[in-house]
Amino acid sequence: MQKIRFGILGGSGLYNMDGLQDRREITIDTPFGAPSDAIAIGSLDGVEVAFLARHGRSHGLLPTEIPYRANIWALKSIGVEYLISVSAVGSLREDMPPRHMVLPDQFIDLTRKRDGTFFGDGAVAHVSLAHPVCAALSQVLADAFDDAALPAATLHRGGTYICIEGPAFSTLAESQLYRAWGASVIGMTNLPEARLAREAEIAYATLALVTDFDCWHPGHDVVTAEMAIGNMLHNAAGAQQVLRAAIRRLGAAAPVSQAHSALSQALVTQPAAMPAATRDRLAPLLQKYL
Ligand SMILES: CSC[C@H]1O[C@H](OP(=O)(O)O)[C@H](O)[C@@H]1O
Ligand SMILES: Nc1ncnc2[nH]cnc12
Repeated sequence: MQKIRFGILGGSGLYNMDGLQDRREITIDTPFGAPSDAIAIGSLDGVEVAFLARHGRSHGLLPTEIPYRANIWALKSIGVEYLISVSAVGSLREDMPPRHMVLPDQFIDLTRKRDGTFFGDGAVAHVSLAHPVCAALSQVLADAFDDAALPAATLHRGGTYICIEGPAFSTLAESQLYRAWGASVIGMTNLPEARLAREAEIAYATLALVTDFDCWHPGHDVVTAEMAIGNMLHNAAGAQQVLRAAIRRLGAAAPVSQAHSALSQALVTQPAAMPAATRDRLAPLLQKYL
C-alpha cells in the first residue's frame, strides 16, 4: 500500500475532513486494540491524507476512553509522518477569547488514567518531551492560516495547553490555579497524543480552537459542553480551510522535523535484546532501528 505521510486527528465538532477526493475507509487492528474509528483516506488537492476522529465519528468516547496508542500506532503503520491535531480548548487568557485559534507549543499533563507509552515489556526508551510540539509543523499551520485568509480570524502562535483528565470541566479554584501557572488554554486530549506521537517519531502539532473561557471569567458564562461544541462548529469551516492549506503546503514541501529521529537517542534497550513479541508489537516504530 502507498504510504500516507500526512494525518489529521479531528476532535470535538470535527468528525470529518471536507473535500476528500477518492475517499475510502480502512479499519486497522493494532496490538493496542482498535483505533477510535475507521481511518478515512483520500486526497486533498492531490495530496493523500488520513483522517481519524479521536472521539469516534459519533463522539462516543470520553477523553479517558480514547485508545491513544491504537490511534497513533495505526497512523504510523500506514506511513504517517506528520500529524495535525484539531482540538476544542477553553481559554485561560483574556486575550484569547472564544473563536480565536491558538497553536500551543507547550503542554502540562494533569491526566491520571492514560496509557503513556508504547514501551515496556522488555523495551526501554526515554524520548525527550522538552519541546512536545513540532515547531516546523506548527509553522506550516501558521502559514496555512495566512493562506486561508479567513475573514476576522485571529491566530495566536504559542501557548501552554494544560491537559486535564476530565470528563468534568474544572472547578473555579483549579481554573484560577492554571491561570496563575501561566497556562493559556485547557483541554483533555492532546498531551497523550503528543507524547505517543514523539515515541512513534511522528511530527505533531495542534490547531486549537477556543470555544469558551472555562469558568474563571467573571464576564462570561461557565463552560458547558453545548457551548464548546457550538463554538467549535461555528469555527469548523475555517479550521477545514486552514487544514486544507496546510496539507497543500506539506505536499509541496514537508519540512525537516527533529521528531523524525526522536528514538535515535532514546532507545536504551537495543531491539536485538528485546523479547521477540515486544519487538513485533513495536515493529512500525522500530523498523529503521532493526
Ligand atoms: C466537548 S468539550 C470537551 C472536549 O472537547 C475537547 O476535545 P478535543 O480535544 O478532542 O477537541 C476536550 O479535550 C474535551 O475532550
Ligand atoms: N474549558 C474546557 N476545559 C477542558 N476542555 C475543554 N475543551 C473545550 N473547552 C474546555
